[in-house]
Amino acid sequence: MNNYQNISTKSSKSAPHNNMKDHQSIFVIGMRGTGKTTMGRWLAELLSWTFIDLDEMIAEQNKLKNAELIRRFGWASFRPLEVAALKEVMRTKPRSHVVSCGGGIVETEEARRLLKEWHTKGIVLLVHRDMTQVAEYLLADNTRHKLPQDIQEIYERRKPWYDECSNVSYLSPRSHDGDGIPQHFERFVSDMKRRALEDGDNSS
Ligand SMILES: Nc1ncnc2c1ncn2[C@@H]1O[C@H](COP(=O)(O)OP(=O)(O)OP(=O)(O)O)[C@@H](O)[C@H]1O
Ligand SMILES: O=C(O)C1=C[C@@H](O)[C@@H](O)[C@H](O)C1
Repeated sequence: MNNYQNISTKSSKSAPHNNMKDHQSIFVIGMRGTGKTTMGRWLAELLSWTFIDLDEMIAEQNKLKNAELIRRFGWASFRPLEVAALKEVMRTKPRSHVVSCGGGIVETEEARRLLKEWHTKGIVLLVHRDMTQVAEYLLADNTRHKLPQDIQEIYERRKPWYDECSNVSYLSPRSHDGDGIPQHFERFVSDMKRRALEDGDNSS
């Protein structure tokens, strides 16, 4: 799916909102820097669910920052840790959690399979933002380790995976003013909740 709308449910896939009323956890995916953590926290707050950051979970489990993990042991060692963390969260926290995944989660076939399988239960939300802005943000950020390729090239390669692994997408507007949750995002979440109730009513 190439054209993102502000609020988009991917019509070709099974009704993703079906189980939202059963509080099935929501997985948030998207490129590094698109706003997964920001939107994930907002979503958790609006739903009164618990937010989890998969990158932070991996760092805590391994008692090393991910940048250091990757520097010492390489990307090939990091990717299986991501899949293991994803599996663990799907098993142990299947309800009432919003889980922000690392940008590279879709790099691994097993993770893609798990995310696609989740569509039968609930929502995998793709957060999308203008890539020029994202690239500017990432270039200016010296706190995180660099990705091994040009950001645009990585995005082009991952784009089909992000699409196939998600069943709902959110295009984050250019900027958000103020400290609170923007109205645009609140509307998006209300719409998801409304559809969940409608889908639930229709399927019962
Ligand atoms: N729509 C937006 N407009 C402008 N800035 C934004 C927008 N969404 C997020 N940001 C900013 O972009 C930066 C990255 O956001 P965030 O950390 O939520 O992204 P992320 O996808 O979780 O990144 P990572 O994958 O590295 O953890 C933050 O400084 C955030 O405030
Ligand atoms: O885009 C990526 O490949 C990554 C994104 C981060 O969230 C981390 O998970 C790690 O740095 C890999």
